[in-house]
Amino acid sequence: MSAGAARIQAGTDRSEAGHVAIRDGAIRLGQGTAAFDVVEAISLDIPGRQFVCILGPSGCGKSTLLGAVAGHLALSRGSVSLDGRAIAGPHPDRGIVFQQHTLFPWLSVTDNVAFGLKMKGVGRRERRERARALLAQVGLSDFAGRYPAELSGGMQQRVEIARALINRPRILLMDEPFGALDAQTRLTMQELLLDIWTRHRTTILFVTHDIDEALFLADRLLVMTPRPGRILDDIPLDFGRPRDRGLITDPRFTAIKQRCLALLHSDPGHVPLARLSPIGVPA
Ligand SMILES: Nc1ncnc2c1ncn2[C@@H]1O[C@H](COP(=O)(O)OP(=O)(O)OP(=O)(O)O)[C@@H](O)[C@H]1O
Repeated sequence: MSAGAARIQAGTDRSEAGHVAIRDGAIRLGQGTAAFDVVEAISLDIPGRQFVCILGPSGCGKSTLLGAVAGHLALSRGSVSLDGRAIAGPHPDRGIVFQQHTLFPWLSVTDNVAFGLKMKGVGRRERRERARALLAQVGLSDFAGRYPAELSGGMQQRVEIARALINRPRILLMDEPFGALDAQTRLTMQELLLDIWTRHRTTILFVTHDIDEALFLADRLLVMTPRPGRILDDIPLDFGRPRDRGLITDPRFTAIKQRCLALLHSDPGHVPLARLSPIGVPA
């Protein structure tokens, strides 16, 4: 076996890292007669470095599915693995960014970003150097000594991204990370995320309600059914990169957007129309 093949087999080759495999995954929540299936029959392969968005009606189990990949909850049937290893609990090789920040209010921006390294026993000097480098990448060098409460929502999310990346994760799990931001900040954050992803090239699994956001960001779009959530459609987004905002008027973009709207409208009772992006949504 070549050295490269051995590294891949050992899961240590970063260029091949971040492959998620789900086989016939189902998640059942609740107890006794109150138990219900949240997602079912999920079979997926997400190759390393792919940027995947998940779109689906409210309550269809998107966050729950992300939680299973994070290791926060177990599948009730099937299997989920990262680079061939079964996911059995949370691990720093899976970075998570939620809609609301989870920063420690008593720590400075630098110490929040460096926190994961401190937990790993990395020395103070290296922690601060790596935190500074990441803060520069997310455009927050001038805010390194500030505290979370002194930052805007967009800046807090930048810190969250830096904090997740400092552990050099194989995958970033992002649950509506820009959902609470105003429209302009959201667009800026999308561009920042693509820039960061180009540098770090982790796999990204990104939940959103915004079709435009999904189409602008992802290599691939998974559309889910209402609960119990299944994969209704798996759409490649071959728009090329780098992405440009002009993409929104590209006929291929519009065609896929129409397809997504039709899929989501196939069960009107479950479509969170108010939460879809208003840009170009047909009447
Ligand atoms: N810990 C829990 N216990 C019981 N029910 C739960 C739990 N977590 C989620 N649920 C329920 O599971 C279903 C799926 O929730 P989930 O948050 O995964 O959906 P979602 O697609 O992410 O929704 P949204 O788009 O509104 O955020 C919902 O009906 C929710 O109320």
